[in-house]
Amino acid sequence: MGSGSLSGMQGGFLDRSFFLPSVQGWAQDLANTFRFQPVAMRETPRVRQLALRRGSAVFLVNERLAPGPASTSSHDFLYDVDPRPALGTASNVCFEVNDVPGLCKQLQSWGCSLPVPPTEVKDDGGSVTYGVASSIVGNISHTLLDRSRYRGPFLPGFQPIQGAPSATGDGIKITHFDHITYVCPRGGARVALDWYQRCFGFQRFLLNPQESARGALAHSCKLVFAESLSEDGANQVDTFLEQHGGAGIQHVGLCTTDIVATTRALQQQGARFFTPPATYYSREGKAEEIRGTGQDPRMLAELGILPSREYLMQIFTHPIFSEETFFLELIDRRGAPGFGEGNIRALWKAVQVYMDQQQ
Ligand SMILES: O=C(O)C(=O)Cc1ccc(O)cc1
Repeated sequence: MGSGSLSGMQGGFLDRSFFLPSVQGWAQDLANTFRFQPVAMRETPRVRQLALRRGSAVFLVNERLAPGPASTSSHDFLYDVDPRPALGTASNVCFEVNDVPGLCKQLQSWGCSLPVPPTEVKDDGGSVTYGVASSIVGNISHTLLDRSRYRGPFLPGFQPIQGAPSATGDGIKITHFDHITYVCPRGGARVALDWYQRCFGFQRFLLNPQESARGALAHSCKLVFAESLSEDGANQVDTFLEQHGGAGIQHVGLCTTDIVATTRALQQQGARFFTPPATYYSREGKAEEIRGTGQDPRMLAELGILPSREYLMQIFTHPIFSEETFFLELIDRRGAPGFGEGNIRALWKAVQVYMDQQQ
């Protein structure tokens, strides 16, 4: 079985995040399968950008409609750089900040590359300022955005989408982004952690729940850095590096207030999840442990939800692009601040079983 190493951080100013994968069809999946609501769109002869929202979680999906010359195409996508991927990737995380020019200047003085310098965009609703900085991890970039002077529904340059179906009453309870997990090359997580601490003021938190500052993590999106430690067996981390062609964003944890109802509803829409072998739930003491957290072991086993001793529950979707790269997670914290160490081991086992079946 594979094993992994994780480190985490918490951002003080990080308020909302979005990602910009560039694969056609994914917007439909997000809307139809995961029930994110299309809220705003921007279309030019060459690109389409679609914003989809559920709770406070917003994804921005970039699609290239026509090939453009490389020299001018980098400005086609508003609020982002074009990673020009040959594959499915989620490559940008947006941080809302107060002082875009100040932060950009600071980042540059530390040697960070800034593909888009501070830029103002306006429409009838007001104006926003943004810049884009390259991360030191893989193909990741960060849009730094100040929308405090903007009153419109999304961002300047985007048209609101009217008459989107209501997201209430469908059983899906997703509130916000809980965390974003990066895959780093072996030995690279420590360097990445230091970089985010220095450049963006993220604070380290420990994954062991006994040691973490309880309550301090509430509602701020965390970054998790994963690297593989073992050579043996298929695991999501090594597979990601191989199929993504290097480090990048591996998954995003969507916070849910009811993981059982949400998993069931998403399964009915066709979402596919990794489920651990049935023996995981029938192991000695496991059922008792689950009951001790107030859950029904049979229900969790039926859906494939991973419970942890810390009350936390998680479930991971299959990768959503054709490559085994980016995927989503549902996480129901019930007040638990950390991550389920045992869950990750169970997940790696489930992935290995799945990959063995694929061969
Ligand atoms: O538990 C989580 O949500 C994590 O973010 C940890 C993690 C890291 C790498 C994986 O392949 C799966 C899970």
